[in-house]
Amino acid sequence: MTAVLALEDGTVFHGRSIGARGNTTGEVVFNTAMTGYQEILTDPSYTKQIVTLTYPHIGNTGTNPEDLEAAMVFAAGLVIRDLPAMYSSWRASESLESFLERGKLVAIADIDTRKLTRILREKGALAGCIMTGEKADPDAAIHAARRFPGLKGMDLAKAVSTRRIYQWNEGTNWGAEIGPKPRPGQRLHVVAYDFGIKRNILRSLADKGCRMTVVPAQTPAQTVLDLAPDGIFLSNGPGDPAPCSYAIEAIQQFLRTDIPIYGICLGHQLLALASGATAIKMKFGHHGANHPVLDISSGKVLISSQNHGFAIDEASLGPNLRTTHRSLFDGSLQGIERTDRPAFGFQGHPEASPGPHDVRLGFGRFIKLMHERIDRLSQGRGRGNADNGAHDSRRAAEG
Ligand SMILES: NC(=O)CC[C@H](N)C(=O)O
Repeated sequence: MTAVLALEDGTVFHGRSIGARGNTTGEVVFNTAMTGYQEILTDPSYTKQIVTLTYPHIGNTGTNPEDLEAAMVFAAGLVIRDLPAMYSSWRASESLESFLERGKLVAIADIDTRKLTRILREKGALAGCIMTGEKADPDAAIHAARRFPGLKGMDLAKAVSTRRIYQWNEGTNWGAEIGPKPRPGQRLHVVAYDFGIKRNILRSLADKGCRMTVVPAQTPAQTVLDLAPDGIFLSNGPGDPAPCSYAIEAIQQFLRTDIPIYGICLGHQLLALASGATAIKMKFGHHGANHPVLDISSGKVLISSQNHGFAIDEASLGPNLRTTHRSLFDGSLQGIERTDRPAFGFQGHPEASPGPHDVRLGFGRFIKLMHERIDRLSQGRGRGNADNGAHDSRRAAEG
């Protein structure tokens, strides 16, 4: 079946439908990762985004149930160059085509993705529409693309978040290879805000000996403090961070305590906003698995996985925030830490999935901060368990 992809600037591409039938609109972005199409499509941060994969052969290794980052497909659409006629992997249980149909994802192949990417690089991310079927009308598709309102100002975190609180204990199948190891007999309790959380973040924390309580995006701060967390995690997620006032207010309350806070991607942006900084929409964002990032304190370069269209404006950081990482592609802000609290954030993806593991060190830093706080509390009171700490935090939050 044929399909068309139209952009808001009037460009039309003709291709072949390889997924669900129908129409889809969203912001068209390009991702340069050579692997990980399944993780990308199920990453909730891609909500309302049509993903173009620049690697030309997509689908070679089929799909499997283990590589899902969430229970369903979240991307709004998929654009690729070539779908191989056959797939092959010892882990595969299904073809990409059948996965797309089952996931109700509209997708188009046989597109000149190099030309499309050049347009997006020059003009910035554009709204687009994919329409499938012989009757798909390019003018109607352009019109639909132009009606897409854009992601700026869109609060999507609360729309994709879990509706109920749940526990998570499952680790990765490769284990925690670097950084501090769990202390024998001590399990750290992390309350993780789900703004669109990827499973591999939960797995990475479980590898480090954490038990996780995952809470909905709009959970009030006091409900979280009542769970007596050793640390609070702020997840990745779709959309613009600025309208997520419920999260920003909760984080401001946590920042009155001494509980360690770690934010990834949207969570990092929300931590910065809660500290008084501002976010900007990037031209075409960062979406890939080979982005070099400078760790300012060590001078080391970390190769990172990235997926964001907003960034924190470094010029807006107040004295309570310090820059820890910068992108070596465009100099944009990649990492922050609070100067007065055990709280830090990273713009890229320490959990990879897909991508390199250089930035996994961030999980170790979070564990270290939680251990340090537990030690401080046990020294201060002559008693040593995390619950004592939670009582202290609660008092601090009230004061
Ligand atoms: N992966 C993410 O958490 C993305 C954060 C935010 N939605 C952005 O595009 O910048």
